[in-house]
Amino acid sequence: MKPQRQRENREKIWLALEIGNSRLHWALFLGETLYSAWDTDYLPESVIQHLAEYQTLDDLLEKIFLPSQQAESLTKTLPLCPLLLASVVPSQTAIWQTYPNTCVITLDQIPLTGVYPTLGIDRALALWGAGKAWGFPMLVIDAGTALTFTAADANQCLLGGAILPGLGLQFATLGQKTGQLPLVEMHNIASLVPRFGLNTTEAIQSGVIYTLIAGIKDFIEAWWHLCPDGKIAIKGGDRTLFLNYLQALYPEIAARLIMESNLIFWGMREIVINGG
Ligand SMILES: Nc1ncnc2c1ncn2[C@@H]1O[C@H](COP(=O)(O)OP(=O)(O)O)[C@@H](O)[C@H]1O
Ligand SMILES: CC(C)(COP(=O)(O)O)[C@@H](O)C(=O)NCCC(=O)O
Ligand SMILES: [K+]
Repeated sequence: MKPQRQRENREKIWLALEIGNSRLHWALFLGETLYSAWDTDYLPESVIQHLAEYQTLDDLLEKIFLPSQQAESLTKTLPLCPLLLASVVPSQTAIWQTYPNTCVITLDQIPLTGVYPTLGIDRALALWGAGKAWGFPMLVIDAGTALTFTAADANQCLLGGAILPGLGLQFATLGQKTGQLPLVEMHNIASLVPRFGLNTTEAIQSGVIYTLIAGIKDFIEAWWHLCPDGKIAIKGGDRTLFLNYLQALYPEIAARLIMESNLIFWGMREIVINGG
């Protein structure tokens, strides 16, 4: 415990928060080192409004649900821990700005060129983080609430991308917008579902999953056509499921994918450390 304490005294402690459309993604940094990363649900506004009152980082972390055993050695540190925020949910951005030490990341802080003004900050940061870690050209696939593809060329210039409803959203839409289709749960789809379903649930699972995988494969092939040595990184809550399916159906594609849940935090770290 002691070396950890000494280290934390030397290095600046800061929190990174990415607000997605389903949940919050957190990272605790000691200087340049990502100490811990975790996900939580959205927090009640009343909790957020009182976060600044906590005197120790432990108290604060308890409120934002960092699994307590990991935070054991981080007691009695600075009040008002800096919070670096990247959000694609404007109503949530507004609530989190009530915490006094919040710094909101904006597109102009990311040195990618060729971006358009409404590009999602999560897409830009993940692309920047991935490119800085593994090199450009880079394609990032984000298997989140939405499924997104975002690419940059060797000159770190945005090539563009695509946005479609993600896995959970596709099941939810069918369940909510039809008269007699059930809401299909996400469990039981980790291993290959039958291609030709013999009941309604199997038919929905097959339709959604196999067309999503076919779409991902098609975008990847188009990407390699454009940039034969282009790298691909995949992130987001459904990344493991998609990777498992790709491994089973198209192992040569799966073998070239970099799976990394923390791409956005690598992007944020670049901005904190190098100003981009
Ligand atoms: N505990 C969880 N809560 C919510 N979504 C989850 C969870 N675990 C896996 N997922 C999957 O993650 C997807 C959302 O991805 P995520 O990257 O968390 O979204 P976002 O960044 O858009 O908030 C959902 O489609 C869901 O299938
Ligand atoms: C496409 C997104 C909704 C993805 O959000 P997520 O699924 O990760 O919560 C988000 O990046 C966004 O709101 N983008 C703005 C539009 C654009 O990127 O062109
Ligand atoms: K995201």
